[in-house]
Amino acid sequence: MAYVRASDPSFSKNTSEEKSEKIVNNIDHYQVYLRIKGVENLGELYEIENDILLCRVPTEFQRARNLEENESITRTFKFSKIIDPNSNQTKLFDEVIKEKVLEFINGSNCTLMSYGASGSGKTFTIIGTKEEPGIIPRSLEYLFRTLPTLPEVPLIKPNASGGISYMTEADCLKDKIDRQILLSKHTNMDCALQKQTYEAMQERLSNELVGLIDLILLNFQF
Ligand SMILES: Nc1ncnc2c1ncn2[C@@H]1O[C@H](COP(=O)(O)OP(=O)(O)OP(=O)(O)O)[C@@H](O)[C@H]1O
Repeated sequence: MAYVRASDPSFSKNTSEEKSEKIVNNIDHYQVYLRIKGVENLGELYEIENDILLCRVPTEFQRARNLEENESITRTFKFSKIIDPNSNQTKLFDEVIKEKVLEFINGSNCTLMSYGASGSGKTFTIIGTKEEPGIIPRSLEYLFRTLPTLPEVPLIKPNASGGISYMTEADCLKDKIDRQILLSKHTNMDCALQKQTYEAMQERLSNELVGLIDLILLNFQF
């Protein structure tokens, strides 16, 4: 899972010190997180140490590479953060995503992408299930529960050329009416299953602390 702002766990035999330095230098650009799909035991092949994943190449592959019988190869991959394999969706959101949504509310652009082998858990992490909603439904809940609590609605909006346009109060009102028309059309569309799924996610999230309460907990200043 990559969040644009930090570092690249490039395939390398470098020492952890060298990698750490690289991370610090790139910290403002992108961040790369590792989520390992719910495993009880990483086994003998993997070990996690301070957000570094150590992968030991199995002996059979060492032979295939003409290495000595006992010569071991360990690859190190440094991540901005390795998420505890036992973390659930709530913990992942609270520890990694929530602050990005806050940054977004404060005007930073954010892009999140997930990357991994088929079946590794990209859809589960990003969208989730009714019972365990993922990043998108949680972020939307967070946004829509937080925005109404902000004292001022910004009089700006993105325009087609990638910049921002300043709006008058009348423009804002027109925008609001346009949005309501659009949303009412959407409700009439034949998307019962998606609607049902999203409502179930919302229901599930209604018991969780998001929005204003979190802002207070984080001592956020308006
Ligand atoms: N962290 C996790 N905990 C529990 N179950 C998980 C986790 N991650 C994924 N799964 C389960 O593993 C299965 C595969 O996950 P998912 O569909 O998200 O993979 P994917 O990376 O999106 O695959 P593809 O690229 O093939 O679409 C699903 O049944 C999902 O519920």
